[in-house]
Amino acid sequence: MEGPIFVIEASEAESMAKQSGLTVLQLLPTLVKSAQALARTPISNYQVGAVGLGSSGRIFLGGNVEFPGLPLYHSIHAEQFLITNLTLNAEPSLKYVAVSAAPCGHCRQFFQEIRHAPDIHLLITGDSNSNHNCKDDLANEEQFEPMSCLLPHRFGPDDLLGEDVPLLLEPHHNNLSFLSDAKLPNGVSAAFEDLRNEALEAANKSHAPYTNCPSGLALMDCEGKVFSGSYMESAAYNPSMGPVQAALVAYVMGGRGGGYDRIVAAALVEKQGAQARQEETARLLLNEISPKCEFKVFHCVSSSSNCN
Ligand SMILES: O=c1ccn([C@H]2C[C@H](O)[C@@H](CO)O2)c(=O)[nH]1
Ligand SMILES: [Zn+2]
Repeated sequence: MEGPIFVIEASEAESMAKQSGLTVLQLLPTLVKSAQALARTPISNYQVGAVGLGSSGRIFLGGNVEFPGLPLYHSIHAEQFLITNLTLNAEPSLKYVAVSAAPCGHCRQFFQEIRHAPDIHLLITGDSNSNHNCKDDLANEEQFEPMSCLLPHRFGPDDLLGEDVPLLLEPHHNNLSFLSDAKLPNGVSAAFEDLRNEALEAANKSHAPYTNCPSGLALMDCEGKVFSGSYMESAAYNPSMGPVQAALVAYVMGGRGGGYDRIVAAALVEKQGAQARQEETARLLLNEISPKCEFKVFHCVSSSSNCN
């Protein structure tokens, strides 16, 4: 198999477990080191790995990603990487997580965007960045702690939204489109046609129930390969995940370890005059990690109403 692995199909997970005489649940902590190896941590050199089991039986991996030269809030935590991986692969729900270090407050909060988050069970395997990794015994179900213990008295979607609003991982479409006669502005290369359509698709999957300002971003590498990601909001606002970060997760997963300077073009789609705008922060991040990347913003409208 080529390159690092970010998703393990259900049948593959079953056979991996069987081969090692484990249950699929017991397999999760054994994959944490592989997840840590996916991390890109030029600032801290501290690798966090998160491994999740979805209701489909698939296993997903994620690692933390840091961007030198930028404010730290641009960083992607391993748990957020994992959740983005779930969304990119249309996984309907998350059941169990094994993670190398205790999830920080932001990550515990970000998990709350998933329905029934208090029932997600977590196992903290211990930090193999340091040399005293002592939890080598097999994990059993009772060693996984429910999120309700890790984050009691939660603040979450229930505090702000009605029960019928789709949450993260739940399928929905934001009904965004370009104005029907919107042509690419003069001087914008045809490659952007594709890219902005991909970004629109990502914006339509974006989880932005708190501001109603969804957005999506598509990146293209020097081989013409496209990677897109959707903005994901948190009820507590600050733990939200930007569309560039989400697209970079897709890039890290599909780009076979390539550097960000291979990213040559990026398109952001968001509503004009949106209350929560991504344009400037996206430009800042892209400009730092890939200064030659051509970045364009395209505005969309919500087709379910007459105004933006
Ligand atoms: O919950 C956490 C806490 C920290 N980190 C990462 C962020 C940063 O890259 C490094 C040091 O904080 O660890 C995570 O991935 N998850
Ligand atoms: Zn965190």
